Amino acid sequence: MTIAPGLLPEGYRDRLPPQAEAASRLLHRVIVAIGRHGYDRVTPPLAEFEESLVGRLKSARAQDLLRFVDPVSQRTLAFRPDITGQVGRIAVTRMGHRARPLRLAYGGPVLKLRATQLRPERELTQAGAELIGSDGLAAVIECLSVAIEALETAGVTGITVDLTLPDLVETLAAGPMHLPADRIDAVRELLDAKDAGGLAALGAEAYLPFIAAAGPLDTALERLRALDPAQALDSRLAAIETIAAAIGNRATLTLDPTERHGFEYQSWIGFSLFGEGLSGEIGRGGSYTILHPDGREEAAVGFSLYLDPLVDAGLGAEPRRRIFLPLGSDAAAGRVLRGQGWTTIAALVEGDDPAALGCTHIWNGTETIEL
Ligand SMILES: N[C@@H](Cc1c[nH]c[nH+]1)C(=O)O
Repeated sequence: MTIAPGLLPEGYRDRLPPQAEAASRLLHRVIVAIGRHGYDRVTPPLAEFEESLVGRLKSARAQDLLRFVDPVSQRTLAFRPDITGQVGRIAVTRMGHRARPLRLAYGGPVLKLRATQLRPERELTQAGAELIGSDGLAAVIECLSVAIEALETAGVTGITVDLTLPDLVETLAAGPMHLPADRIDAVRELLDAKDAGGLAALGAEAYLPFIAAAGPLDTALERLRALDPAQALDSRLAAIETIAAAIGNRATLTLDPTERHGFEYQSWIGFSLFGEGLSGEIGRGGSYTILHPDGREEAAVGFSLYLDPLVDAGLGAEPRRRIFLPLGSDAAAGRVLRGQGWTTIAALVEGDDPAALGCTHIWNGTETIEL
């Protein structure tokens, strides 16, 4: 079967002007904003050995990767679905000797094996920060603040942070709400799907009230505190209050204690980021553990921003100042204009039409004339 001209595989797309430029502008702005907090940039490759992509973070899974056999090394390589794992690899190998906490920033495309209903794209632009060496409260607050600041720099307003407790079930199952080890995964999935019937069928209805506790932060905390077994979560809830106080009114905070979707490796705390008028999640992060080659574990916290919804919403676009240089215009005048921030469009033949070429101005040899 022949492929129609211009057709791309499902989940892939071209960015055209002016969005392609807006996308690179936003990526740059966000990484600069992150870098101002001391996060130094690293650029891992787009693909690497499959086993190193899955080996560094707990619970990253090979079947979620877009894989291929490399004819050169004869090994299975995979495209990165997420840059965090690669940064973890760098942090415990080539930068393993660096002082902790180690602050690293990154940005670039990632490829997902499968699209989701919410995100039909399989290629996404991710930009983020990882703080390696601590997953304590101060580190979490720093990461959240940097994420919010980076989003603000990109023009996002009305930011919402949805906090979650990714290891809630493990914590409760090991304490006041005992569950046999082989049921933990099933209960987690049912909670994630907010499937009350399924939980009851598994004899785990005691977990049900945790679903209902989700909501605006104050209400959610109040509801959680009213649940008896939640005493096992006391220190977590106190930590969440400290985070809320630190973020203040820079973002709206909500808490969904049982939400796990997309938090494959995060440990005690996770968060999703949303922005007014933007579709779906625009970022995600939390605490996690990196495995060293010698089996040692190291705590970390970080976040990744997903910039495509921002570009789709028109952020990062700048008004064009394009000036037409008629045939015979002085080359030096063009250089001066570009130095002043103009985009110049030089005529190639007599009769080139400035308006059709998207010009807003024309150079008459001495000054700029608005079209
Ligand atoms: N990379 C994760 C978010 C994250 C960064 N650091 C820790 N968690 C994601 O995109 O879901």
